[in-house]
Amino acid sequence: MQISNFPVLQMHKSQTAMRASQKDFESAVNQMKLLTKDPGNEMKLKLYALYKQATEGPCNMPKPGMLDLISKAKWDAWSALGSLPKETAKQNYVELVSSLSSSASSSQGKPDADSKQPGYETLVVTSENGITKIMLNRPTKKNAITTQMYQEIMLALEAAAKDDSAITVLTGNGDYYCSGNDLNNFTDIPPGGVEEKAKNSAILLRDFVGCFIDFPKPLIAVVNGPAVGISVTLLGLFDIVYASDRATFHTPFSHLGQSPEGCSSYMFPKIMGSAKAAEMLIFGKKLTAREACAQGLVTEVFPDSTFQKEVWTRLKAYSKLPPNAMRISKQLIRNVEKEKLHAINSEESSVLQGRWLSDECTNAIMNFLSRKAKL
Ligand SMILES: CCCCC/C=C/C(=O)SCCNC(=O)CCNC(=O)[C@H](O)C(C)(C)COP(=O)(O)OP(=O)(O)OC[C@H]1O[C@@H](n2cnc3c(N)ncnc32)[C@H](O)[C@@H]1OP(=O)(O)O
Repeated sequence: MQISNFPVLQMHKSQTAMRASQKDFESAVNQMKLLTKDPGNEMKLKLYALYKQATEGPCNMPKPGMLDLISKAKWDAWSALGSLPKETAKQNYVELVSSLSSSASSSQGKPDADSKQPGYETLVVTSENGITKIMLNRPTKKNAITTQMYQEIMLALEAAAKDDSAITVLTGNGDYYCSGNDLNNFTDIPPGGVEEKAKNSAILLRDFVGCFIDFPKPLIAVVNGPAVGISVTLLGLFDIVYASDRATFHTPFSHLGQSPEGCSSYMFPKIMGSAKAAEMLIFGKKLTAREACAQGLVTEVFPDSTFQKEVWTRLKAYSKLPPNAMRISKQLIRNVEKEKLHAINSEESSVLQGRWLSDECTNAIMNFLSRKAKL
C-alpha cells in the first residue's frame, strides 16, 4: 500500500474532543499527506476501513479472491466494522489520525538547544537561545510555498508552540522572503478533478492560516527580501514584522484572478485604512519596505547591509524577557478577535475555492507556467 494513500491529520486535541464535524473529517482527509513516517500496515488498514465506512457506509462489495492479498486485507478491515454508523466512523477516523499526528509531532516537538531539527525537507528549523527559527528553504524557487511546505510549516508551528523557546521567527533563505503560493500546486490534479483540487486547497488554506491565528507565542517575521501573495497577507497575524530595505510587499490577487486570504480582507483595512488596503489588495500595488512601514504593516525597516545583525541582536534581547509574560500579553492583544478571524479565514478560503475554478484564475496561472507572464 502507498503511504500517500494514508496521509495523516494535523488537528488540535480540542477539536477531536468534540464530535467530529464534516469539516474536521475533510481536514483529516486533506491533511493526511503530512505523514512522513510509515505508521505500519495495521494502522493503514484501520484508517482505510474507517474512511470507507465514514464515506460509503457498511461494506457491501464482493469479497476479493484469496490471491488478491491487499484487496482482501482491505475488504476484511472494512467488513469488520459491520454496521458502525457513518458518524461514529468519522469520529473514530479523526481521533485515530489525530493520535498519529500528535505522536509524530511530539517526536520532533522538543528541539534540542542549538540544533537543527530533523524531519523537514522544505524548511530549516532551529531552536537556539530561546528563539525557534523557521526558515523557508527553497531559495532557487524564491521560497514559493508548495503543498508539502504548507504542511511542514503547520507542523513546525505546532512544535514551536509547545517547545521551550520564548519567541518564534519566520524568515526566508536566499534573496526572497517568499514568492507566495507555488503556482505549480495547481497542476497536481486529483482523480476527483479540478473541483476536488479547489476544495482540498481551500481546506489546506483554512487550516494553514488557522495555525497563525491560534499561535500562542510572540511571532516575528524577519522579511529578508521581496514578499508576494500569502506571505504578505499573513503579516497582519504576526506580532512584529522586521524588514530589510530591499524587501517589497506585493499582493497581485486581481492579476491572478484570485482574492485575498490570510485574514487580510479584515486585517489590512484595520492596519492601514481601507483606501490603502484596497490599493494593495484590489489593485495589486507593490509597496516598498518604507511604505509598508509607514502604513503600519511593518514594524521597522533596517538597511540590508546590517539587517541580519541588527535584527538578531534585537531578537536575542527580546527572547530573554519572561516568556510567560510575553505569551500572556500576546494573548490579551490577540484573543479578543480570534473567533472573528477564524470566521474571516473560512470565508476567504471558500471565496478562493470559487476563484480557483474561474477562467480568470486558470488563464493567469497558465500564463505564468508557460512563462508568458510574470508579476
Ligand atoms: C493552497 C493555498 C493557496 C493560498 C493562496 C495564495 C496565493 C498567493 O500567494 S498569490 C501569489 C502567487 N505568487 C506569484 O504569482 C509569484 C509568481 N512568481 C513570479 O512572478 C516571479 O517568479 C518572481 C517575481 C517572484 C521572481 O521573478 P525573478 O526574480 O525573475 O525569478 P524567476 O521568475 O526566474 O524565479 C526563479 C524560479 O522560481 C520559480 N518561482 C518563483 N515564484 C514562484 C511561484 N510563486 N510559483 C512557482 N514557481 C515560482 C520560477 O518559476 C523560477 O523557476 P525556474 O524557471 O524553474 O528556475
